[in-house]
Amino acid sequence: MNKTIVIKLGTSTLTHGTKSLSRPHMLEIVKQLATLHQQGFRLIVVSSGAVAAGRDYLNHRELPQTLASKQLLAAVGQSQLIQVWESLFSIYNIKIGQVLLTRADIENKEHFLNARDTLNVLLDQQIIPIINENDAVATAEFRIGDNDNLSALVAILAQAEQLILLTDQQGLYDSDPRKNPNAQRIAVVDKITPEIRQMAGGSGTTLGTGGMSTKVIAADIATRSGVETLIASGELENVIVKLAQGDGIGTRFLAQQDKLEGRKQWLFGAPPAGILIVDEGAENALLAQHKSLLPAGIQHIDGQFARGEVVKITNRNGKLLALGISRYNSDALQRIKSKKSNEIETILGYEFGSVAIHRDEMVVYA
Ligand SMILES: Nc1ncnc2c1ncn2[C@@H]1O[C@H](COP(=O)(O)OP(=O)(O)O)[C@@H](O)[C@H]1O
Ligand SMILES: N[C@@H](CCC(=O)OP(=O)(O)O)C(=O)O
Repeated sequence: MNKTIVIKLGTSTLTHGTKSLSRPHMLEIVKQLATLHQQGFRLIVVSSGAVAAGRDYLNHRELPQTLASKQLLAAVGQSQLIQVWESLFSIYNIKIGQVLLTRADIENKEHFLNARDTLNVLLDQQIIPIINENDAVATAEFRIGDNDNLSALVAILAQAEQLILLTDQQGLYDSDPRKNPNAQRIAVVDKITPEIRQMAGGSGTTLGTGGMSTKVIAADIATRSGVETLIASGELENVIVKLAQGDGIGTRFLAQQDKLEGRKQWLFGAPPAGILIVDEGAENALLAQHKSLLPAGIQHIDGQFARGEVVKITNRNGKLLALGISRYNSDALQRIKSKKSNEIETILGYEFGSVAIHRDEMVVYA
C-alpha cells in the first residue's frame, strides 16, 4: 500500500502570520497536497485554524476569556474553515471529508476502531480527511487541547509512516528563535532526551497553542509508535513535497522502533476482558501465516466484553496464542462464532468487517 502521511497545519501556517485565514497560502498548501495525492500518497490533514477563523468571522468581537467563548469561536470558525478547504481542494477535483475528534475517540478503544475504520474508508475512496479537535463540545475533561498531540494520535490511528508538523519556524532550534537570534536549527533528533525537551518553548503568538513544546511531545508519542516525525516551516516553497521525498529540511525525529510492535504497545494498555478459544485451523493461521482471526475459527467465548476491548486468544488446551482487540462484542461473537464471514451481516444485521481480530491489532505469542 502507498505511504500514509499525516500533515498538521498550525494556525500560524494557515493565517500566514495574520489574524485571518490566508486563502493564497492555503492554496499553496493544497497545490502540494494535490501533487502528492496524484502520486498515490494517502494523505490526512490535521487542520487548526477554527478559533482564528471564528474570531475573524465575528469581526474580532470582544468576548469573555472563557471556555464557552472558545467553543463558540470554534463552532462558527470550523464551518468557515472547512468551506475554505472544500473550495480550494475542488480546484484540483479532490474531495474532502471533515472528521472532528475528541480525546474519547482515541482513548476508548471502541471509538478508536470506529475512527480508524472511518479514516480507512475515506482514504480508500481517495478522499482526504480534514481533521480537527471537536472544540465546540470538548470540555476540559475530553480535550486533547492542542493539535500537535492530536496529529500524533491520528498518525497512530491511521497507521501512518510519517507525521509532518508545519509551523512558522524552520524546525526545532536549540532555543526559541524569536527570543534568541543566534539559535541553531537541529537537523536530526535520534532520540528525544530531557535536553531536547528543554529546548522547546511555548508559542510565539497569541493564536498558536503550545508552541514547540507540544510539537516535541507529539514527536515523542509518534516516534515511539514508529512514526517518523518532521517539523518544518509552512512558508518554505514546496515544503510538503520536499519532506515526503526525504529532503533534509526542517527537523527530522527518527522513528524509534519497529512500527507495528510500537503501535501494539500503545494499543495494549488494558488487561484482557475475555478469552476466545480457537480451533487448529485458526491457530495455524495466526502463528504460521500471520493472518487475522476470522469468526469461523472461534469455538468458544469466555467473559463479557465490548467491541474494542483486549481479549486473550487460546487453543483448546488453554495455550495462550495471542492478545488482540476484538472488533465485535462478546454477545455478537457468540452468535457469529464458527460462521463464515459473509454470514455476519445476515446474522447480526450489521457488520464491522470480516475479521474478529485484525492482524494489526494483535500480538502473537509462541
Ligand atoms: N526551540 C524552539 N525552536 C523553534 N521554535 C520555538 C522553540 N521554542 C519555542 N518556539 C516557538 O514556537 C512557535 C511555534 O508554535 P505555535 O505558535 O504553537 O505555532 P503553530 O500554530 O504552528 O502550532 C514559534 O513561533 C516559536 O516562537
Ligand atoms: N483546534 C484549534 C487549534 C488548536 C491548536 O493546537 O492550534 P495550533 O497550535 O495553531 O496548531 C482550532 O482549530 O482553532
